[in-house]
Amino acid sequence: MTEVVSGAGRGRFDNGGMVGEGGCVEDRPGEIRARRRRDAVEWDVARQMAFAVARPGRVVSRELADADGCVLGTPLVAPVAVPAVDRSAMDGYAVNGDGPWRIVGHVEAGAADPGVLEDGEATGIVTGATVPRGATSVVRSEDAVVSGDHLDGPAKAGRHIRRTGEECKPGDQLLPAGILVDPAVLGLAATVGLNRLTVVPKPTVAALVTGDELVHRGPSSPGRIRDAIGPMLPGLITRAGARNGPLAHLRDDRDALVEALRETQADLVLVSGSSAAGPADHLRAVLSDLDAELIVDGVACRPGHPQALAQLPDGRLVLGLPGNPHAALVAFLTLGVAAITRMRGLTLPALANIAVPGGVTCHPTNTRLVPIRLTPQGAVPVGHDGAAMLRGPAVADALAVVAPGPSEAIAARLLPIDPGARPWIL
Ligand SMILES: Nc1nc2c(c(=O)[nH]1)N[C@H]1C(S)=C(S)[C@@H](COP(=O)(O)OP(=O)(O)OC[C@H]3O[C@@H](n4cnc5c(N)ncnc54)[C@H](O)[C@@H]3O)O[C@H]1N2
Ligand code: MOO
Repeated sequence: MTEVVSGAGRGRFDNGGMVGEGGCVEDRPGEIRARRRRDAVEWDVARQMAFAVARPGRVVSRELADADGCVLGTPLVAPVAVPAVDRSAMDGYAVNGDGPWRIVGHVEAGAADPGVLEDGEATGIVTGATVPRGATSVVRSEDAVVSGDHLDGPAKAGRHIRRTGEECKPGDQLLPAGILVDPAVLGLAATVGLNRLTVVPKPTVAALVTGDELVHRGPSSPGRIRDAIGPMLPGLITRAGARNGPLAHLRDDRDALVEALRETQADLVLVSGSSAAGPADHLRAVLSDLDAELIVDGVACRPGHPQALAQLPDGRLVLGLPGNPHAALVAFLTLGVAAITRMRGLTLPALANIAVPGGVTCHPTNTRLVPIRLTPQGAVPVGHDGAAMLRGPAVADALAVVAPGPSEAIAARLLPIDPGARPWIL
């Protein structure tokens, strides 16, 4: 794991891009601040920094129905034995001893006390029903030869009986803390009789989509760009394991962004389209207005270079997504998913390696994120991968994380396009 040194690479942030290293600038009349332009951090380091700065939510008790997708905050310990009693694993006959036997009754699924079987006796039984005391095995109905009240068939001691405590005993730890609660975990919790789980709740992620030029219905036209980021975010947020907070559209206005960031209650606030150095790109100035601490100021990757992550004084995180839609997706999958992963109480997964049989040209200094399809031969680029294009990502399985280098990469790591996908192990 890349070490992230607390404080290193952080600092108060001003409207970058207009002055050089270590310069001073007047942002607003009478407001002079020292500023240092920082280098973009390496892609892997940026991801680790986003993970490191985020904080897991406080554990809460949740009804099972509300716990799917949360993370266990404490180990899951069985309060009872499972099975609670000896149960039949088959429909057929519970028998005592070797055959033949005399059939003396029938045990229904819900029978609380199935009674006692004496040597040489059998009783009809259904799968899951409690076996009578004294039963030594169960003969499956398809193996049973019945004549009147006489039964014959193969019997082997213990056969087709699920013994008390076979799955777990009281006090057994079934799962450690930190496990994702999925449907199987919910079923297991119910099996051992729990109604609630102690979990780290899902973080809430809100979004502010900025841009005077944006329209939200119909096509782009001269002077108008159809918002392609707003429609992506709710699905990305839920797939990343977070809850959707409000999504608002803002004009390119510094004061409006300050106000919106002050008011938006969420663990993480995404701000799109304000990340670069143009006259309408207010994010960094706004972060300064709000006394935010800059955590990541640009990432050495293509696309997604101007992405930024900051922390407001009250602990909320703000992620600046570049306006180019593919770059915004890359930024969410890089810094956003890393921060959300930590907030959820999970560890940041290592990314699988894969061959790139056709080779991909490396960027000399930046990590490239290239939309690819997974094939039996390895990762195959899908094309249409410009920073403003979503045509490539829309058909891709993953982004190939291509390390900087002088020539062609023949291997890369895989960042799933669907942040809810478990990382592949190849
Ligand atoms: N002088 C510089 N210019 C730019 C730099 C830079 O470093 N110096 N970086 C470039 C890169 S890389 C990117 S990415 C963009 C990031 O721009 P912003 O985050 O400030 O966003 P805008 O300038 O508002 O928009 C850029 C581009 O994307 C379109 N856009 C914005 N929001 C949306 C949306 N919701 N849906 C669809 N398209 C959107 C916008 O209309 C612009 O065409 O800056 C480069 N420039
Ligand atoms: O890197 Mo920008 O983020 O090219 O689109």
